[in-house]
Amino acid sequence: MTTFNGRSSTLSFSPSPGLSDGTNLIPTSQIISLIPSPTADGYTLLHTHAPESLPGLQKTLLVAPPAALISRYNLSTLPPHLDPAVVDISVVISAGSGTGKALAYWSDVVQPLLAEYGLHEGSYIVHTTTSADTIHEIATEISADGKPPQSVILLSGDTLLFELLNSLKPPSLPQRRPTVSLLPLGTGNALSASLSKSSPPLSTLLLGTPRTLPGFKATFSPGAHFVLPNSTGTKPLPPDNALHGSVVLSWGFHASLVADSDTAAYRENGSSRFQLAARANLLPEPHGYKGVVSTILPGRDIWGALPAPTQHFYTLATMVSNLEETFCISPASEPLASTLHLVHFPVLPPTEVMRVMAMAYDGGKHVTDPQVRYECVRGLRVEIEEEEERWRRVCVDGAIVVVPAGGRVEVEVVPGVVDVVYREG
Ligand SMILES: Nc1ncnc2c1ncn2[C@@H]1O[C@H](COP(=O)(O)OP(=O)(O)OP(=O)(O)O)[C@@H](O)[C@H]1O
Repeated sequence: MTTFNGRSSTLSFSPSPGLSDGTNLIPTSQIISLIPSPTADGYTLLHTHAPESLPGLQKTLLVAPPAALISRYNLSTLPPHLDPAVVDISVVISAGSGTGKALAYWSDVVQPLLAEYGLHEGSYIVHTTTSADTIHEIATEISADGKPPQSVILLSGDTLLFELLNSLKPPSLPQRRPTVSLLPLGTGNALSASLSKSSPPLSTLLLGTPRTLPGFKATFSPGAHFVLPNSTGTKPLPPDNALHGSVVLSWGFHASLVADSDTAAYRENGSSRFQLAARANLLPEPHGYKGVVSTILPGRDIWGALPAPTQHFYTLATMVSNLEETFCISPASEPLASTLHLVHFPVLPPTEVMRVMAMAYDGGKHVTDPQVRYECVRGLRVEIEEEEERWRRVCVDGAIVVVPAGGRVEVEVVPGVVDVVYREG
């Protein structure tokens, strides 16, 4: 007897005789899909286990599962974005993403999952990143003229997607946008955390459909440049000094802690690296970031500078609700909506900063705090008046750009350049 309530967080089942033993509970976050098996009324449930228990793809046979389970998860043939007769499929494994688990996740979970549906190597090309330039080479290849529609499965963090967005040649027609499936293996996984609240990423990969991924364009003053992780060097921006993002642009505390935490030592701590770097950034006292922050509000055409203060601490514009699974920076941001939200607060005592941050980890309650400015904006401009380079760092989707002294960055929402596979709740 199997019971399933789509709204509950677990599938509970007592397997039919001879199929398995004991009573099991499978959280819906671990369910991927159902494949009808050749026997009457029989289905194979594909699912995962919590990483700390059994690794890899799991299969459980079910007899006569409830209709609600079948209608939500049944999949007998692959969707067009995974059909090699319709699209060229590339798998990109960001070898060093997060805590370095992407390769094992591919071979233990994703590869066997695709094989269950008859998709084997040869039907797709696997690229494992070997340098910071790998994604640029892949992007150049898949956006070359005359190619069939392209489908890319990314096992990575947000930064690799950002690099893909900025390396693709603009498509001649909107319908030629590549389709991207996100399997989050990075540190924050903001985009995936914001899009997969109702459907876990593996289930979305199989059962979702492509939708336009909204984006923003950030235009920097000439002379702005990337700084590479671990302070290993710099890299120029594209000739037009513009970058495409889909997640976040920030200046101040958030950008500093993302930049400071991008070292091998911090990365060993997984997503805690942000909190550890946050604490370090509050000592000996929070820095008041000097500059002018201006916005254009929806329906308006003129820029307006934020009223006092002139020393800012947290200045962040985002298109997503969550920067991590539990860090809800913009509760009003809907999945795939073309909206930009500003989160801003002035320099505060360290205990106040920690209190505001804790509210963000508590479902996004910080936006109700009187010290926090939270609003939907059409555009954001930051003119930075800092001498020292470390206070001029801007975070764009995890990448760090240094703005020249006296320089600025301006952000606006633009049409998306890729589709992303998404599944409604
Ligand atoms: N073998 C490699 N050598 C050097 N750099 C690499 C290599 N593989 C990937 N990279 C680079 O490392 C970064 C990895 O980004 P990715 O988004 O996948 O993970 P992450 O940075 O851990 O995630 P997050 O963006 O959530 O922090 C990218 O800039 C990518 O180009």
